[in-house]
Amino acid sequence: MAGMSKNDFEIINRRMASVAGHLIPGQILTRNNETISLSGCSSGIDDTYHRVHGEVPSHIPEWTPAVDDSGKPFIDIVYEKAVGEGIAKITINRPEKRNAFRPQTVKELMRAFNDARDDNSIGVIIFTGKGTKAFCSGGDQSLRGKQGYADFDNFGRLNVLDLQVQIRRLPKPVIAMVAGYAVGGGHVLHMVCDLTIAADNAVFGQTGPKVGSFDAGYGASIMARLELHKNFLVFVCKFLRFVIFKNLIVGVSDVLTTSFESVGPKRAREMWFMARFYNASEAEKMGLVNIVVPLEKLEEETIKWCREILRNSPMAVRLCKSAINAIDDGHAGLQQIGGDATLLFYGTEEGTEGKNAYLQRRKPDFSKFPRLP
Ligand SMILES: CC(C)(COP(=O)(O)OP(=O)(O)OC[C@H]1O[C@@H](n2cnc3c(N)ncnc32)[C@H](O)[C@@H]1OP(=O)(O)O)[C@@H](O)C(=O)NCCC(=O)NCCSC(=O)c1cc(O)c2ccccc2c1O
Repeated sequence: MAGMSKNDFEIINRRMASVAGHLIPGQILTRNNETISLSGCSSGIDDTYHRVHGEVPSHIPEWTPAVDDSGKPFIDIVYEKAVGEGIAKITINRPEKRNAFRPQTVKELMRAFNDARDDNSIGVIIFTGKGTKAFCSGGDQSLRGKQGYADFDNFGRLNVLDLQVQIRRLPKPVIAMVAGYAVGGGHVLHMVCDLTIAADNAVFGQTGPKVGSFDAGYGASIMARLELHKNFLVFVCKFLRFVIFKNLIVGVSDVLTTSFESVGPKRAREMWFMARFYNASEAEKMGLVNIVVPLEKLEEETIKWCREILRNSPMAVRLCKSAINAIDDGHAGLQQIGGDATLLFYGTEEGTEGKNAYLQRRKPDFSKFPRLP
């Protein structure tokens, strides 16, 4: 590029490599224009950020059982918190039923998610299923009646819908850690989570139409919208690599073969009309999951992602979650991001002046605050 020194070019190269690494999960372009696998993290990268922050540790934390305010025991789930770290783990514990949920399971999950939300030492929540055969196989069909799922009551419920909304609105990242089947209502649960880390034995799909059910709420809408944005970003990064690094051979072929595969409306219809199952790598290509790792590395990798998120500004992460959900969640989405704006405004001098004036029975003096262009 005209007028640029070798040094300028190296700086741009390094910065672009770093940005590309943030935008393309799991890989990064090095100074030498080589792509290296990050496995979701920072290993081997020599830039200022990584020198300051160091590697993200991947050891499994010490888990301690957690309770909520009710003091009631959990029967269908296991609720744990990592000792000394801001990570909570919520596990559906019905492996003999492939972690199918019943109303009781959902009630307990809602209690645990609520507790993790309220606990300000917790910054990220892992949602998973016991064992390696299933994350969750959806509603317990043996309890399905004419009004929904009934366990201890003589009427049915579809209370998993409330859980979906709760996860979506929870102002902290929720990561689905999926081994084995995530199908039916279990598939919808992983989709409403913010991120999904899948083991290589994971299987995804909707089963509703096979068993006379469907989830026409988030189950349909979120799936149809999944990951179009990510694929666009991947394309932009590859294009920039091609333009800036003049990496003609890899660049041209890469750009031309960028896969725009994503769930999108056509795939969403396929998944719902056909009710087929998809393996982990197919799900990754469709943008249904963030990364696929060997089963034995699943928890390690998930913990690494949690720790990497925990290094970042909680308020920025919170705003990113509400901003990404806002458009799809309509008024509820606007309310969430609007509430975040109020939360931030309360922390300002201008907001505080209004409250103080009211409490001190005087007119507020807003004249000192700028009316910014
Ligand atoms: C998940 C499977 C593909 C696993 O197959 P696999 O061969 O590995 O295991 P088995 O089939 O032998 O299962 C072992 C054991 O678990 C029982 N089990 C598994 N899943 C369920 C289940 N969902 N409900 C009840 N029981 C289950 C199974 O019967 C076996 O028990 P044994 O006693 O015989 O050992 C496969 O199991 C499978 O396809 N499961 C069913 C998946 C399914 O159709 N789920 C329901 C979809 S509908 C739904 O989830 C749903 C729930 C909601 O709350 C909604 C609310 C609002 C709108 C829509 C909703 C909705 O659609």
